[in-house]
Amino acid sequence: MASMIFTDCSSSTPSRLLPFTRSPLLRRQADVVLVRRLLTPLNFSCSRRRLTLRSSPSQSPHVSASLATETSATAKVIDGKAVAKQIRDEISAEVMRMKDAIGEVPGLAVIIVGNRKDSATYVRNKRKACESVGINSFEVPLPEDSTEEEVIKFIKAFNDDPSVHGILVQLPLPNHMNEENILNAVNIEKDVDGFHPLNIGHLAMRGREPMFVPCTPKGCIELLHRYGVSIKGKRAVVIGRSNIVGTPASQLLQREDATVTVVHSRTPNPEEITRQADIIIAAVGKPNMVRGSWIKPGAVIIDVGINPVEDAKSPRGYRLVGDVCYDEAKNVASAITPVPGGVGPMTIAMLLSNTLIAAKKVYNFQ
Ligand SMILES: Nc1nc2c(c(=O)[nH]1)N[C@@H](CN(C=O)c1ccc(C(=O)N[C@@H](CCC(=O)O)C(=O)O)cc1)CN2
Repeated sequence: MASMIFTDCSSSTPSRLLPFTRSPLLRRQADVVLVRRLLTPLNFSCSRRRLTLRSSPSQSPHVSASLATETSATAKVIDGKAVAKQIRDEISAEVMRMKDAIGEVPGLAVIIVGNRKDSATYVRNKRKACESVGINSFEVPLPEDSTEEEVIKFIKAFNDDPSVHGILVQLPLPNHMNEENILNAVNIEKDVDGFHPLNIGHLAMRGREPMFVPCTPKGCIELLHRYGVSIKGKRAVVIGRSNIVGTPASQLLQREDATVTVVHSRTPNPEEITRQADIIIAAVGKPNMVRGSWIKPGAVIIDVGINPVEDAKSPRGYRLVGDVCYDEAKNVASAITPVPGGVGPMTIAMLLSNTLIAAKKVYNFQ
């Protein structure tokens, strides 16, 4: 993939967007998280033109600590890393309860094809996350030149394996493979990524419930819930219409009774539309695309973009930036997810959540 030049919003210095981006993801239950909420919701109130978040007295120590540093001029940081940790703790307790009660634990199978460094990191992190909560994990690394049939053969074996409750194929797949054929092969009851067309179709329909919802959009909604952001009746703008983030995120927001507009590459005046939003979910894969001037004062921003850009000062030679220009947005929004440490960690937490849900269904374990 060729590198692209873009302008860094904070410095107007030209920077280089590195090839390993998460944008492939961006071209992709109501069962929202599993267990009880540990973070006490925050209260919303309007002061002047600014929508602010207030803590309630019984908040967890973590949230209280972050609120203590909040000033009226700077947006509250929606700490996805901390929330993901809390969710892992909740899942861990549930897995232990399940093991004690019925002697079974959930199992997750991950198939990865090829040698992409970013995919290998995500799969490693998924394995570690499973280990940390007591979920069994199975991994099949396949060479880049594997055939579609070989991948499907492993999927079918996992479909038939009762110790595997969730199956996922790490995306993106090599270009020679037909993603649709592969995702269709996953048994919908084990489709913990929520990418099977039946799950996607049910999500899109009123009165139907998907068995699983894709992890990243589910994580976005979970962050809004855990930070007490009310969605009902709010204007939401989703920037990006990928199958795996933008489209399901817009459907989840609609299911929560938001009035949703999807902004995409052919939308005229995206700034003007975005400026009307109380809630913005940016999932476009373009570093710093959403500027401060696009944001209504007090809006809540969920930034899904994870874009590596060259940075000679960083030990890795690059740093990650979101789709939203954080330095500008934090002065306008009431709350915002950082990159890294915002939506990213929630993706894996929601995968664990979906895997637990899958196993509970199999064993009829409440
Ligand atoms: N089958 C799937 N493939 C892909 C998915 C997916 O949900 N299912 N999503 C992405 C990759 N992804 C999980 O697979 C993922 C991406 C990013 C993160 C994350 O925690 N990011 C960190 C930063 C990490 C870093 O420093 O490099 C953050 O944002 O804080 C987790 C999972 C594409 N493929």
